[in-house]
Amino acid sequence: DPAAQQIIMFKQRTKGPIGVMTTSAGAPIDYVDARVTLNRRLMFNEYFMDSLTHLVRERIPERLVHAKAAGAFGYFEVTHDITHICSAKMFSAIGKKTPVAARFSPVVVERGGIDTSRDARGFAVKFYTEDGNFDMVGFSTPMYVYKDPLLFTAFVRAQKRNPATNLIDGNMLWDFLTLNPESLHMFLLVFSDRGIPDGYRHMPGFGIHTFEVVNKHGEKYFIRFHFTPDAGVKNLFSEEARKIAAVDPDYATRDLYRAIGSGEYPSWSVAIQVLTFDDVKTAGFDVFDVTKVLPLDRYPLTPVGRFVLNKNPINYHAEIEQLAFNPANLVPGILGGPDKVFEARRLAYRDAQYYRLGANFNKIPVNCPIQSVVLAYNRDGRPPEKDNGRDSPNYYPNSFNGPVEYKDKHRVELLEIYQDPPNNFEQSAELYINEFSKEERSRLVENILYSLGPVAKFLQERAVKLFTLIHPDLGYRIEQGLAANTTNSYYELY
Ligand code: HEM
Repeated sequence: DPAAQQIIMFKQRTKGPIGVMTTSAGAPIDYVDARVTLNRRLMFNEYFMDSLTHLVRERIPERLVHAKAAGAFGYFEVTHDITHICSAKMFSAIGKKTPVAARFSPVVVERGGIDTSRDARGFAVKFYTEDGNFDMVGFSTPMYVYKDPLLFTAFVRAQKRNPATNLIDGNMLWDFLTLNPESLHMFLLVFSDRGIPDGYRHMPGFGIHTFEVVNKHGEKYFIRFHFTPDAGVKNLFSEEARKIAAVDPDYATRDLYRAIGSGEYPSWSVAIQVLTFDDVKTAGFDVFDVTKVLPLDRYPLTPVGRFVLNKNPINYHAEIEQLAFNPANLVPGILGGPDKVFEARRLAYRDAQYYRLGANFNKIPVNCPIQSVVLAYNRDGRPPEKDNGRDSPNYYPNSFNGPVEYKDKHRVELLEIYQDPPNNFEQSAELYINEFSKEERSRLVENILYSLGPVAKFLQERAVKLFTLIHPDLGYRIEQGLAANTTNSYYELY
């Protein structure tokens, strides 16, 4: 078991000690002598000074959301030609491989929390392309919570701890959900069987936003990314998940590490839904609305490639904790999403990473483009600065052979769109009636009741009204369940 045996395998791999231990400044440590601390000055004990002062500085801020995660490395391989849709170099030829880093993470779970919690999951992939990094920062659900980016702070706080009690508080969550009913579309999935993936290897991923892309002639297309696990989608029922949580809160992290370490490389088939400009105009609904899905019968999947994870991190903190995803990391050919949530995300991640990792977060090795050369005019700041641009000019334009501009042959502007207030109840009803089986609908109701049971009556009433609007059967069953009051969950949000 590579996860349980990692340190033993390290010993087996190395013939003996890998060297003499030193201080951070490289001075060799006479440990036997350093251990004589009584009646000697600790100030002069460099081992003590170096290790103690480093230890208290070891923590960096955990991510505000998506704090707990597992990650790995691998490649994306093109299996089908989509150059007529998108000119990004990573799609340029069948068989072409692009290195990737991936990070999977529940949304609200704190860093030491439980992997089998009911929650959506982040599905973030960094493609190290020849034109710089392209980050697809998606979810395990094909839709998102709201389309008004102003709701981000409320959404996060409502699910985090109550400021007075320091407890997770169902009243706050249900207040948010019922004040912002568009969130119920995604939350129907979260409360359904799909709310607790059975490890990350069996979890699908979605880019959610409808990305604007261009082909080499400068023609626009609009695509949504889908990643489908080749090992099949598998989820856990609530009971199973709770049992696992009691014995192994790191279940999904362990499973991913173990699988990759044993050579069972997880893989996903990558496909896109494709819309033309005309499709966008004639869709009859806002195809850029992240709270909605694009119906698969109208916009079927076009296969693109395969995404394989075949390498565990060597050092979690260096390679996964410090991974910095940003939806604004786009490459020629992929213009991004024209919607407001995407626009907000362009600021949010950068800002979070300045705070979390510092001004030079893109110079942390795992964030460096590895297939292209960086010739930015930025200089200095807190380390790591790498070579800091060496002796080349640090301003642009200049007359001294600094890096020159790139000429985009088919410059295309990101579309500017006008968005209506969200309205996804039709899709929520569709999900409830047509996508969930009879048994799944019953489990959905049970899971909702488990979370909604202990909250304030007025919030329950608001929820029943909204569930009734989605579908009378759903509203009725929730109402009846609440009246029977058979459920109680004070410890978990959902
Ligand atoms: C379609 C909508 C969204 C999706 C799919 C999404 C997905 C994700 C994922 C996967 C991560 C974890 C990245 C990692 O592994 O490091 C993340 C982190 C984060 N998200 Fe989002 N998110 C969405 C919307 C938003 C919005 C609207 C905002 C703010 C306006 C936001 C702000 C953040 C922040 C601040 C982080 C932490 C970044 C860090 O500390 O490095 N997200 N999101």
